[in-house]
Amino acid sequence: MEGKQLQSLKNHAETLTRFIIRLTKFYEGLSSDIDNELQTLRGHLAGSPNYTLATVSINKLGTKLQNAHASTSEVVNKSIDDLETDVKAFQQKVAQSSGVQQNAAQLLVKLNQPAQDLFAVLALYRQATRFFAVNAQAASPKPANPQSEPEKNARHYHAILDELNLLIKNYARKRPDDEQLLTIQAKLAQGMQEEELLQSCVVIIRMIVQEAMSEASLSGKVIQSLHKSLGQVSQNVSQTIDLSKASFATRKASTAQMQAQLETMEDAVNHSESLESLKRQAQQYVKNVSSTLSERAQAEQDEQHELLKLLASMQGQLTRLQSQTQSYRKKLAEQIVSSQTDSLTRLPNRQAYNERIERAFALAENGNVKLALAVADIDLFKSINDRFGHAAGDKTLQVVSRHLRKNLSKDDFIARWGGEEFVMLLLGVDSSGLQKKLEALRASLADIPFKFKQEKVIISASFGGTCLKAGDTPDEVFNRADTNLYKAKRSGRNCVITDQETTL
Ligand SMILES: Nc1nc2c(ncn2[C@@H]2O[C@H](COP(=O)(O)OP(=O)(O)OP(=O)(O)O)[C@@H](O)[C@H]2O)c(=O)[nH]1
Repeated sequence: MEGKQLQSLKNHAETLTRFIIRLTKFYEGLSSDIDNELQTLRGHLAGSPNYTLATVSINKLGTKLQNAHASTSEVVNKSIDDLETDVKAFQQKVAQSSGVQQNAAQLLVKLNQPAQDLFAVLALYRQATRFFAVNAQAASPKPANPQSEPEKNARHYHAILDELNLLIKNYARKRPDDEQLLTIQAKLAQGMQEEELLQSCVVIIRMIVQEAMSEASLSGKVIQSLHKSLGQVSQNVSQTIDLSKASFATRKASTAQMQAQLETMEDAVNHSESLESLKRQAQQYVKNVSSTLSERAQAEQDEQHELLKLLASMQGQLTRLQSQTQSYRKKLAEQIVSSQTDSLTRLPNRQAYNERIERAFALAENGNVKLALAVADIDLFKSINDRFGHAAGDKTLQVVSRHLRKNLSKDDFIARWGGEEFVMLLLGVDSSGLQKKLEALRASLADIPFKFKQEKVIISASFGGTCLKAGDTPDEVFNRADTNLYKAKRSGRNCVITDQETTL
C-alpha cells in the first residue's frame, strides 16, 4: 500500500475512533451493563487502538443496544398508558368544569399519537404536569353538603330549644310553683318562635343570676346587720360609762359642797356670839344641806332613769341580734341541706355522701361499729327512657329512691351517686347480714308494680356490697362494692353480689 493511502486510512480510523468515543459518551447512563461495555470499547480504542478487540466489543454493544431499545419502547408505551389513565381519572373528577374537560381532551389526543422519541415523551410529561398543577383546585373535594345560613340558624335554634328545656326542667324542681317558669314550660311544649325563645332565655338567665346573687349576698347582709347591731350595743355601753363618770363627778361635787357647808357650820358653832345667831345659821345650814341632798337625789334619779333606758335599749338590741343569728343559722342550714340534696329524688347527693362517709369511717374506727357499703344500679334504665320517655325515667328514679330509703333503717344512709346509681352506708351489719339486707331490697324492688303507657313494667336493680376492713380508705371500700356491682351486671342483672356470696 502506498504511503499516502496508508496515511489517509490512518486518518479515517482516527476520525472513526473519535466519533465512536463521543457516541459512547452519549449512550452512557442507559444501563450499567451497556456502560461497562462502552468503557471496554473506549479502552480498546484509546492510545494505540486494538481494532480486533474493538470490533468484538462493538458487536456485543450492538446486541445490547437493540435489547435496550426494545425495553425503552416498552417503558415509553407503559408511561404514556399510565399518563392517559391519570388524565381520564382527573377528567371524571372535574366533570362539571367544561374548560378543564376541554384541556384534558386535547392532552388525551396528544397522548394517543405515536411518540417520536424519548424527548417527545418527556415533553408530554411536562405538559401533563402543568395541566394537573393548573387544574388541581377544580378537582379538590368541596366540603360535603355545605350548610346554608337558614339551615345553620335552624340547627342553632333547635340546640337552644333543647338546652332551654333541660335548664327549665332542672330549675322547675327548685321552684315548682313559679308562674313564669310554668308559662315558659307550657309555651315550649307548644313550640316557640325565635323571638319568644330569646325572651324566655333572658327570663331564665335573670332568675338564675338573681338567685345566685341573693345566695351570695345573704352572708354579706347578715354580717352587715350583725355588725350594725353590735356597733349600737357598743355605743350604748360607752354612753353608760360616760354617764357613770358624770354621775360620779356630780356626787363628788355635792359631797364637797356638803363638806364646805359642814365646815361653815362648825365655824359658826365655835364663833357664834349668841344663841339666836347660831340658831339662824343652823337653819341656813339645814336648808343648804337639804337643798344639796335633794339636788343629789334628783341627779341620782335622772341618772338611774337614763341607765335603765340604756339597759332596755341594749336588751332590745341583744334580742334582735339573737334572733338575727338564729335566722341566719337556719338559712345557712337550709342552704347546706339544699346543696347536699338531689333535686329530683330528694335523696342526699354525692357531696353529702362524701361528708357522711368520713363520719361513718370515724364511727366505725373509734366506736368499733361494723360498717358496710353497697352500690345499687337500676337495670337497663336507658330502655325505660327510650320506650316511655324521660319523664317516665324520672318517675322511676323517684319511686326507686323512695322505696330504698323506706326499706333501710334510720341509721343507714343512702345517697344518689349519679344517674341511676345509689350508694348506701349500712351500720352494724356483718357480711351475711349485708347479703340478706341487700337481697331483701332487691326482691322488694322487683315486686313494685310499675305501669307506663298502659304497659306493666318490671323494674329491677343490681347490687354490689362489701364490708369495711381494717386499713380501708373510703375509695377502696367504694371500689370494692362497685366491682361487685359490675359483676352483678355481668351475671345477668337483678342480683346481689357481696364479697362472699351471690344471690338471685
Ligand atoms: N330520665 C332520666 N334519665 C337519666 C337521668 N340520669 C341519667 N339518666 C339516663 O340513664 C341511662 C343510663 O344508661 P346506661 O348507663 O346505659 O345503663 P342502663 O341502661 O341502666 O344499663 P345497665 O346499667 O347496664 O343495666 C342513660 O340513658 C342516661 O341518660 C335522670 O336524671 N333522668
